[in-house]
Amino acid sequence: MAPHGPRAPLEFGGPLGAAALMLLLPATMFYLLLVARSGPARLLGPPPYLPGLQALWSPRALLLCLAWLGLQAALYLLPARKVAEGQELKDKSRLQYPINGFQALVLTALLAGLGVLAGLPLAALPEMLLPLAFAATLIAFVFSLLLYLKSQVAPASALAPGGSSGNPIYDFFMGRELNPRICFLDFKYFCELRPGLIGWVLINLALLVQEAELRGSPSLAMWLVNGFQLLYVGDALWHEEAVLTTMDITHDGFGFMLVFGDLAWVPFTYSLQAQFLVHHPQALGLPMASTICLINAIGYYIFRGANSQKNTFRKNPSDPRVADLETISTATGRQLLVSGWWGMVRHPNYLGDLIMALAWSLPCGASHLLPYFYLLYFTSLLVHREAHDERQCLQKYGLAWHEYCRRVPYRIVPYIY
Ligand SMILES: NC(=O)C1=CN([C@@H]2O[C@H](COP(=O)(O)OP(=O)(O)OC[C@H]3O[C@@H](n4cnc5c(N)ncnc54)[C@H](OP(=O)(O)O)[C@@H]3O)[C@@H](O)[C@H]2O)C=CC1
Ligand SMILES: CC(C)CCC[C@@H](C)[C@H]1CC=C2C3=C(CC[C@@]21C)[C@@]1(C)CC[C@H](O)C(C)(C)[C@@H]1CC3
Repeated sequence: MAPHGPRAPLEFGGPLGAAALMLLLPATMFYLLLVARSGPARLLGPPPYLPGLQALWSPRALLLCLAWLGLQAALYLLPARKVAEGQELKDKSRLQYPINGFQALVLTALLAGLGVLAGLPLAALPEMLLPLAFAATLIAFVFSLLLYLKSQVAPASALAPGGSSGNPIYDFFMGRELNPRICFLDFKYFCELRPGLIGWVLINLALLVQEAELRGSPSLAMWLVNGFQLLYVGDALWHEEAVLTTMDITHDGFGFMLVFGDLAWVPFTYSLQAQFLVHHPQALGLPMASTICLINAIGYYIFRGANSQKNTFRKNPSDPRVADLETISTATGRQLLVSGWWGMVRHPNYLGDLIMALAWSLPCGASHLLPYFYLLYFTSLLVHREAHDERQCLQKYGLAWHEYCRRVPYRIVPYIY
């Protein structure tokens, strides 16, 4: 079992590290937004210029962000095709979650289409990225503060294992409450999948339209980036129920790190390749485009195969699709897969995700490092996540986890790592 309360080891260097990250993460996001639109687009140089407050603060952008959150919350509250139960909580209860994320994506696309037909200038959105990102950051700070205050009246059984150190800065950053919600609106589940992910593909689409207006038609590179990332977001929402078993939902508190990650970092930095392409057009031949599509397809095949295999197995180990796989028994009664995808490396889903990340950058060419930022950041995120998960699995499964590591020695990349 994971350690609780004050005994939980502090991550990210404790309160000082958390305070530094609270400044560094938004600063990095603004830096990337500025660099992407600058001529040289140098990832490792000084920022091209420092925007004044008038370039960042816009009441219209704030209203737009709030309206976006309101729209996504309304779509979340619409009748769902299914209501799923989450993992068992400390008090033995299970929370309920609507499964209507894909429906929200489709309805948002319809609304956006209607808006464009009615004269909504979608291509103007990219010009507002800086003030929108600023507004999303402000919302993230205020929302995290409200969540922190709410957690002060939450029962001890509702707290996450890692966010109750007693230090307010650290706890504000990590999040104290595991599943903060008001009635049926579960804030963490909602934020992780809806406003940020759907916002990301909407920003991508707006960049595609802007490129078409600038150059007559969208480039092949822009189509690929849009297509790949839409597939990724569509897949996440189609398999929405699977997010209920990820460690963000089952283990982590909902504090500034995740709030900012979900609401600001994902839409504004994950769309960096499309932003780059508007300002730095790339000629992409068909052979190269086909190779990149193949790389994305391989990554997706591994990512989806591994995630679905584990989810199917965790739901019902005797399901015919997984019943023949080899397993190790653990003292908890749960089993670990040691063949199939999970016999290749210990995190095959991360491997697939990383291969896709490479395919998202390749359409941007090899002249700049900036479009590869996502791949670099994502590699470090997954290495950190993998180490975190290994510690948890070792605590949970003890000797059986050692046996799994002996049988499957590589973590993410076969024969390399
Ligand atoms: N695009 C992005 O920014 C991000 C994407 N991701 C993606 O999200 C997805 C989910 O990732 P994440 O939640 O980190 O981790 P995983 O989905 O890999 O879940 C890890 C858990 O799986 C179970 N498990 C591990 N090994 C086995 C095994 N051999 N057999 C059966 N169960 C096993 C354990 O939980 P238990 O035994 O309790 O079931 C373990 O804690 C990944 O595809 C990842 O790439 C993640 C972070 C960011
Ligand atoms: C701001 C920090 C640097 C880091 C914040 C991390 C978050 C951005 C990510 C933590 C886990 C995530 C997941 C997804 C998106 C990014 C965050 C929120 C995910 C929803 C992407 C789509 C996938 O299919 C998924 C498996 C559903 C992902 C779940 C984890």
